[in-house]
Amino acid sequence: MAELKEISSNKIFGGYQKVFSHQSKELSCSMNFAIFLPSDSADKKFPVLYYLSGLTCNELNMVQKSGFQQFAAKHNIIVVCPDTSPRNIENLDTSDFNYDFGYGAGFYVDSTVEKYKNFRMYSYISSELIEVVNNNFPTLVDKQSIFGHSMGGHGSLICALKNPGLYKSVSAFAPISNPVNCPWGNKNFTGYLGDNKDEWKAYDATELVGKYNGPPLEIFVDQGSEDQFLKENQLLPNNLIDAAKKAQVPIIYKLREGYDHSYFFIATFMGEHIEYHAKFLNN
Ligand SMILES: N[C@@H](CCC(=O)N[C@@H](CSC=O)C(=O)NCC(=O)O)C(=O)O
Repeated sequence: MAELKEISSNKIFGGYQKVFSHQSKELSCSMNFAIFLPSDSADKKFPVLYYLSGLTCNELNMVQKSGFQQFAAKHNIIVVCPDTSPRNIENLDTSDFNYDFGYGAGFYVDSTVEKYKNFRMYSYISSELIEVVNNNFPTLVDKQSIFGHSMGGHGSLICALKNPGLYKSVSAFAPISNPVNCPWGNKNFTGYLGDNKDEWKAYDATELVGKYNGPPLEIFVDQGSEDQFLKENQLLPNNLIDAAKKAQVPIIYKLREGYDHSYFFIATFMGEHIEYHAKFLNN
């Protein structure tokens, strides 16, 4: 098991907000993740909530902007915030990289394109990181859930839909709900997966929800009505809602009047999301 290196540790709301680095096998590079531990007690175990961030983010956006720690402390939940892509890959031509492709934009897929072979964020999140966290922290191994924002909302939805039973609950802030049909998804899926659009569907929540076959799973989506990316048709929540209804997968959709795509929106509803996950994790 790869060694963890502690980068920082700060006491907050009676718990500890820490950042660690480790050498990832999936991504073949050093990765940072942030982890909130509700207590430093050695004899208690806690459920784990994974949070996936959006384009341009690293492990710190959620930690510094959302105010999640007070709610995680209240409900005794460990929260893990990984980085959003591999970083600093040696000899990689990054001339195509932009804010919405490449570093900070792994899109939570396993690339099938040789050039981007390090970009295996799907396997990193849904397998390797869980093992690293369970092997190093006081977790209840069968009690984990996942949520995220925008690109990370897409990531959380596909991780839950592709791994029935692995997560107890899933929620998303302004997720990219149907990447196969939006500009961000087209750009990233072409880049990481190539031109065969049939292969893209394996990473699209709207496609996957119709195929979901597992323990009952409810999807909770939060969306601001003044979100610029909603207006630019990057998010397409109605496609997910329609597909979920058709597949009889329950979906809660909350359209929040006046909110945009930013962490001001996320911070406003963070308490509601953690309380939602706590219902599933603390029973
Ligand atoms: N103008 C922004 C565009 C990128 C952006 O809005 N990123 C969002 C996620 S969008 C979808 O995944 C974000 O979370 N940004 C980080 C933040 O702290 O707000 C830009 O170029 O940064």
